[in-house]
Amino acid sequence: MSAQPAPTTAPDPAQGLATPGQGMAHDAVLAAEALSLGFDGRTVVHGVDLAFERGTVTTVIGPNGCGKSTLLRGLGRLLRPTAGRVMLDGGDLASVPPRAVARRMSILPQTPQAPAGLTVGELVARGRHPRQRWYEQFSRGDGAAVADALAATDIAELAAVPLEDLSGGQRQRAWISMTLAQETELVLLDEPTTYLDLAHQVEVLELVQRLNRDLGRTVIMVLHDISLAARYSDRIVAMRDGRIVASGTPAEVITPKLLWEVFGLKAEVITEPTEGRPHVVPIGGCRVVRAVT
Ligand SMILES: Nc1ncnc2c1ncn2[C@@H]1O[C@H](COP(=O)(O)OP(=O)(O)OP(=O)(O)O)[C@@H](O)[C@H]1O
Repeated sequence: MSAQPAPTTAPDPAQGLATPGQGMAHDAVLAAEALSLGFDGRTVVHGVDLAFERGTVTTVIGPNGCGKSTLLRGLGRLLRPTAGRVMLDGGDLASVPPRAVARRMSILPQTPQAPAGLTVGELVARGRHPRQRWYEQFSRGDGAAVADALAATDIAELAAVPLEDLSGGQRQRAWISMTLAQETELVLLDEPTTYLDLAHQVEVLELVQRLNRDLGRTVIMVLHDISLAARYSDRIVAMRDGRIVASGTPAEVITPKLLWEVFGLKAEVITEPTEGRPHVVPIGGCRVVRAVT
């Protein structure tokens, strides 16, 4: 498959994602082709076809344990496919050197780990590692990128504080800040709003929106709040049992029927007044959708 050229005009979000089985979208920067992922001989993600168009925000939704994080880890090359492949700019991601991958995409896992005693500033500076060579000092450009990332997540005043002394929400913002400092075109975020109060959730998602709109970053994230996902995404991918059930614009995907089929949730979907996006109103009565077994 040949490399995709950079777009000459702003991408049309409505053209963003191929539906399962349709292959790659026109300007897919990242794509899963018949991608299967699993652990210890057990398949968790089953033959997924998806294409993520350059310059769009896509959010993966689905019940606990359906394989969202596993899919994101596969897309970010933290997990090796058991079948199929991930394509970056039309080339097999498996054949791109790790450092080159880290210059193209940053990934924030669900439960990132850091060594004890590491300060916020040190953590965020680690985001610059893929951009530095072993013989180079931390440059002025690196310093500026770290300062920008700290400011964007509103934690500049915490730079000298060890991570373990932060609240859950502050720590989450520090990790997002590290991801930003990496300055990659592709940003993969697994539940970036975990631990955050509603104001900080909105703040993080507005930051994601700015990264996308102002800097042209392509964002793929996992969120549990479906209404926030609808509000801040161009495309929604709904998963259940390790398979893609639906993909498309928020209005196309987020319907009462889908919410029942995927989450076992009885809900109405209204249109929120500011941007006309779907908004989920649970109406009670649900069946719990079990994880993949
Ligand atoms: N490292 C692992 N080793 C073995 N099994 C795993 C591992 N990570 C995930 N799984 C299993 O894969 C399945 C899918 O997990 P995954 O974390 O991808 O789901 P998820 O949709 O992201 O869930 P949640 O919404 O709860 O975060 C689960 O059954 C889980 O137990």
